[in-house]
Amino acid sequence: MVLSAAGQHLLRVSRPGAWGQHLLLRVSRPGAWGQHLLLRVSWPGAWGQHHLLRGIGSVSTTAKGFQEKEIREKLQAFPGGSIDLVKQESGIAVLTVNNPARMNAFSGSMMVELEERVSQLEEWTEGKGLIIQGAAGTFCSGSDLNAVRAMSNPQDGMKMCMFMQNVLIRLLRLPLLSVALVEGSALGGGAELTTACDFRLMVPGSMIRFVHKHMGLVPGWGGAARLVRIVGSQNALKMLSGALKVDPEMGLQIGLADGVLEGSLDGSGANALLEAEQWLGCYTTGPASVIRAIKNVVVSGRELPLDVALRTERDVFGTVWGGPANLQALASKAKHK
Ligand SMILES: CCC(=O)SCCNC(=O)CCNC(=O)[C@H](O)C(C)(C)COP(=O)(O)OP(=O)(O)OC[C@H]1O[C@@H](n2cnc3c(N)ncnc32)[C@H](O)[C@@H]1OP(=O)(O)O
Repeated sequence: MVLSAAGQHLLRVSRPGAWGQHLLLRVSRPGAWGQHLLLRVSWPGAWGQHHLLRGIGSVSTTAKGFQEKEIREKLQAFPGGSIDLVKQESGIAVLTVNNPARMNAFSGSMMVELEERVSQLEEWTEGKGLIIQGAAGTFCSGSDLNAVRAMSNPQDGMKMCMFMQNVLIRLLRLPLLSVALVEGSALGGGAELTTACDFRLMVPGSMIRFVHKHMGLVPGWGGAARLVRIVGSQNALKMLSGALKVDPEMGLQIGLADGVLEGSLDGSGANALLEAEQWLGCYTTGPASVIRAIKNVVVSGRELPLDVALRTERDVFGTVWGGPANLQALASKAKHK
């Protein structure tokens, strides 16, 4: 066992097996929240050919273990809105944050529904892409302030934070290419949600804004950690400390936005969704097995130490080498001019 500088106990256990996989146990004891004990189990490669990357999913005792029922019950006490999922024949699913009366703010029940939709997407083996949008022409205004007020004690706040961190990291690690389609505003937790997607597309007039500072907060759904990785620490620091309004132009400039769409012609959002589907279609063309493998090697490259990422890449490679798409390409003597 190794005690890290941050006071975390790191335990590395070698597991004998074909690929010499490792079981990494991280036990952290966050100071101010001493009553919580987080357990993270990473076991890349231990999931067989179809679930390789699930192994690096963060599993905390609060969000997925014995306290999950308690958290879910607590969140369900704040109902309203819905999270709607449509899985399409094209292999691209559309997830809609639907609470327009509150600018698509996340009620407690919507947080629980988001977890259920992520579970459904984890089981969707034919999927290649995912678009996340808000209903009625705006993305999401973060957590529902009515729920926030009612849960403003530290214990409840911490539970919600752990629940959402866990859901959003599972969302980001899905073997699907994911896009946040930002119309209107993505504020607070809504801005954090955009960082749990691989790509962000913005329409003219839209903005992504981490308003946490103005609420006396910092991001807690994992948004800061992901933002630093997307735009770098300098830009992240400016965005968080200035609660900057990031419009499409600035989004492109700092690498937060991956594209700017023309946007909705009639305010229904239909045109923007069509454009986003076309944009994503350029990357999801091809067999699901290959697209999903691409996402998996990128996630492992981003999140795992190099030696483990290389091993995971080898395992993922093994799932496509000699597979139908590979054999078909060889037979067709494909040229790449
Ligand atoms: C994880 C940490 C967090 O996410 S903390 C939450 C961060 N978000 C916020 O503070 C958003 C606060 N809301 C706003 O700034 C504005 O409402 C925005 C979204 C810019 C929209 O402004 P505007 O177009 O003028 O509409 P409005 O203010 O009249 O809002 C329409 C109705 O929606 C509601 N609403 C909006 N956001 C939330 C929210 N986060 N939670 C609960 N309700 C929200 C407004 O209260 C308003 O409701 P009502 O029509 O007055 O009943």
